[in-house]
Amino acid sequence: MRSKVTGAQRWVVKIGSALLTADGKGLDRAAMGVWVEQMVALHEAGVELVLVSSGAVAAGMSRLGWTVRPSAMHELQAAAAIGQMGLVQAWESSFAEHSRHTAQILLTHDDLSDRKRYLNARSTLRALVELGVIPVINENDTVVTDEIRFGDNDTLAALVANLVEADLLVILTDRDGMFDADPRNNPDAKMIYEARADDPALDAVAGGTGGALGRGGMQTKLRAARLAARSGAHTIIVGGRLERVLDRLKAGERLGTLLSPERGLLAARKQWLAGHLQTRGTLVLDEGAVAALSQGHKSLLPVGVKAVQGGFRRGEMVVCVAPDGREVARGLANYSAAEAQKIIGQSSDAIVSVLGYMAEPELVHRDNLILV
Ligand SMILES: Nc1ncnc2c1ncn2[C@@H]1O[C@H](COP(=O)(O)OP(=O)(O)O)[C@@H](O)[C@H]1O
Ligand SMILES: N[C@@H](CCC(=O)OP(=O)(O)O)C(=O)O
Repeated sequence: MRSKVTGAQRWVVKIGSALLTADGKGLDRAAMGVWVEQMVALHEAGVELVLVSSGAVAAGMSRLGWTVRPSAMHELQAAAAIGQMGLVQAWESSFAEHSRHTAQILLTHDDLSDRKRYLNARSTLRALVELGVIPVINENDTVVTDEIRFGDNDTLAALVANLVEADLLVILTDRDGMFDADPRNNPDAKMIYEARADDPALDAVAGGTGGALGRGGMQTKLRAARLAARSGAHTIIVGGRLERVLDRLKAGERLGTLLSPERGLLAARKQWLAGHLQTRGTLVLDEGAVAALSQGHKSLLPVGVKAVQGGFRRGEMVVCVAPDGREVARGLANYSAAEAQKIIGQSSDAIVSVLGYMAEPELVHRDNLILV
């Protein structure tokens, strides 16, 4: 019996392209219908649901009669624009058979990394969930550019789990769960039923640097579980083709791989930081500052910083690294890179005389700092 699953009140369910499109052959409406029935049953049992659905590119390709995935960005984006229509139509009509409304939400990285947009997306999603509507989320493929793509919907689903403070992220995939080696190359591979998301042993299992483990499909799922864990969510990686998979999970059956968070819910602001993927610069700390942050959970003062790299502005995200380059934290800088350059190595009392004003005595306040 898995009490963390059976007791979860808010689920984010992510369904990947391969599952949704019957391995690329158009949308698998029959499979979608069966998942919808189960999601409706969950909904009736009081579970709040958010669906993250891939499949726009694959569905668009199938509508256009393309058999080979294009590599040109504009063709991919065109396929996604065409396919997204069919995708949401299929979800909408399937949920409508059970008198449930759906809502389409297309997100880009900027929507989740900009504080204002993040808060907006959060309150809209919350409003939809409270109205009993099932949000259907995908990446806004037609407008994103290379640098800001989530790249895969596992990451997007994890950031959505942070956004709505979900208890559970369910990643439906084409394998029964995460195995201790890629099952395609290792027929004896055994499934992992439970693990802590932060267990470093999982890195090797999910691909690591070996390169022998195929598409690395589990790597993005493991990363997603770790991101989701930061806001306290459990993640299940499980076979989407297993019969009545969602019903059985809700009933407490030990299916798939359950990855648990190492600690409880972080403050909402810190969740936002955790999901804030784009950083604008780097601060190189001295050993004393590394210890103050890592062990003392203190703020970062200018005196403990040895070097400033990048061109960040006040309020932007920076990476804090140890003298050997190891990342120790990320956080929002209280000063721009140019200002930081002038005040590093000095006591906070000197800030006014150096800059002519003082915003804050800390370079990064501990409330805006997330340890890595
Ligand atoms: N340790 C592992 N356990 C299970 N599957 C693995 C593992 N390492 C790599 N994989 C591969 O990951 C694939 C799933 O990822 P992916 O193709 O990205 O799916 P999706 O479209 O559902 O996101 C599996 O088909 C499997 O071959
Ligand atoms: N946003 C894209 C999906 C991105 C993607 O590859 O996702 P996935 O199949 O879940 O790894 C689409 O709808 O086609």
